[in-house]
Amino acid sequence: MRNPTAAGAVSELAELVLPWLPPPDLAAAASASRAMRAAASAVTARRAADSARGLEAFPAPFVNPIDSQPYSYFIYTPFSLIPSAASFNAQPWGCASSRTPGPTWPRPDLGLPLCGCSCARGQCGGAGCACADAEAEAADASGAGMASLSECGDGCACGPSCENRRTQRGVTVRLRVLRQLKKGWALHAAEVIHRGQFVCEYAGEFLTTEEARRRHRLYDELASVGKLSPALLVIREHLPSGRVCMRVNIDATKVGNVARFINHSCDGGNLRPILVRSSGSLLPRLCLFAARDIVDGEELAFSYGDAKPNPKGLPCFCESSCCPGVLPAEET
Ligand SMILES: C[S@@+](CC[C@H](N)C(=O)[O-])C[C@H]1O[C@@H](n2cnc3c(N)ncnc32)[C@H](O)[C@@H]1O
Repeated sequence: MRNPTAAGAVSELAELVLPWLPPPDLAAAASASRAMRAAASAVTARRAADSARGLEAFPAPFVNPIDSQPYSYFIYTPFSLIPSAASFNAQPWGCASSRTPGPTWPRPDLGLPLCGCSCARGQCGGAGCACADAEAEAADASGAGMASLSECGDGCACGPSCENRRTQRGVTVRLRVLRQLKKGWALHAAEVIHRGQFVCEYAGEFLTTEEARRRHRLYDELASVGKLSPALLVIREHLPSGRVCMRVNIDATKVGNVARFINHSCDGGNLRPILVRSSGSLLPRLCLFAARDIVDGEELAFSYGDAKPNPKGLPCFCESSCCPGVLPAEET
């Protein structure tokens, strides 16, 4: 007869350990015993039920009508961060408790002296608010480069409920991650999203250009043999003269949020990328807004950038009429 105490100890241990394991190690643990197999499949089911692992307002489940891969493994961060903490290498995912502990690393304010607004309650973002940025709108209207927006931030007297922090509350629309035959995983709306609505930040690791180039070379090699779907974006801010004044590299390949599942579309897709600066933070965040009304079930997409299509690059399956057939690729 089985010892109920020993069985209880195994399942307690499994609950503590298995959520920390990446898929190959989870599969290896599952082969140890029947109890471990049951515990591992429960972890797998919970992972598939929420790519955002309880860190956003709604679960964003994986749905795979194509093959047997239940989910895509990565470390979740609701906001972009600087890769300095060793804790990046692991995060529990699929625990029986409803919420995975959130990231403990700080926002990337780089220790700058904090500056921001001191508006009366409810006045932020309007005329007179130090965080409102008329020039950003002008740059957008002139069509020179990517649009930008200013928000209140850590340097402001207002609190987190301030109206001028619409991109700082995480993902508040319902989404799902659907497996496709040609593009791999893809992010889809799971409700109607209205034009202008904030959808999500493209969260990941902020990289130096040197590190981004190093990873690009590595990722290109792995992607060319189908071993990786890299999610490293390079964003260039331009002066009105057209010259680049700032380059931001965000890598969501290993550490990211639901935006890492958004595929590229050569016609710009249905999302509009906007660089958002918050008072007190040095680095802008890349935020995605609905470029038009989006219907429930529609795939979300945006253009990965104006990098020239590389004839030796990966094939593009966006199916837009202007698609040259290859994905834009960075020159490393
Ligand atoms: C940000 S990830 C998007 C999610 C990705 N499909 C996945 O399965 O994880 C970017 C990668 O997705 C693939 N991808 C994105 N847009 C694509 C497109 N239009 N056609 C083909 N592959 C695409 C490429 O492998 C690209 O490096």
